[in-house]
Amino acid sequence: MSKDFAALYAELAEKARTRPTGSGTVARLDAGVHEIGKKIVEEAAEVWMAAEYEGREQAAEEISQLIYHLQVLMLALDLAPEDVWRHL
Ligand SMILES: N=c1c2ncn([C@@H]3O[C@H](COP(=O)(O)OP(=O)(O)OP(=O)(O)O)[C@@H](O)[C@H]3O)c2ncn1[C@@H]1O[C@H](COP(=O)(O)O)[C@@H](O)[C@H]1O
Repeated sequence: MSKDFAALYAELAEKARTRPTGSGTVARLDAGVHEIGKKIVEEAAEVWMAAEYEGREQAAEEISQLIYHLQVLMLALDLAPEDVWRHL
C-alpha cells in the first residue's frame, strides 16, 4: 500500500524527533533551510523537465520527490500540514 501526504509527513516528523542514524531526512534538516531550499528548486526543475520531455510516469516520480523535499522544509520551519491547508 503506497503512502499519502499525511503518512509521509508523520514518518518524517518521527524521524526528526528521534533522529535515527542514517536518516537522510535528519541530514537534510541539519543542513538547514538554505540547502533544503536549493533542493526544492532543483526538484522543481526536474518536475518541469520530466513533464515536458520524459512522460507521465517520470513526472509522477519527480513530483513525489518534490513533495518529499517540501515536507522537509515544512518540518524545518515547524509547519504542520494544517498550516499549509488553511491557505488553499
Ligand atoms: N520519499 C522520500 C524521498 N524522495 C526523495 N528523497 C531524497 O531525494 C533524493 C532525490 O534527489 P535526486 O534525484 O536529485 O538525487 P541525488 O542527486 O542523489 O540527491 P542528493 O541526495 O544528492 O540530494 C533521493 O536520493 C533522496 O535522498 C527522499 N528521501 C526519503 N524519502 C522517504 O522518506 C522516508 C524517510 O527517509 P530517511 O530519512 O532517509 O530514513 C522514507 O520513507 C523514504 O522513502
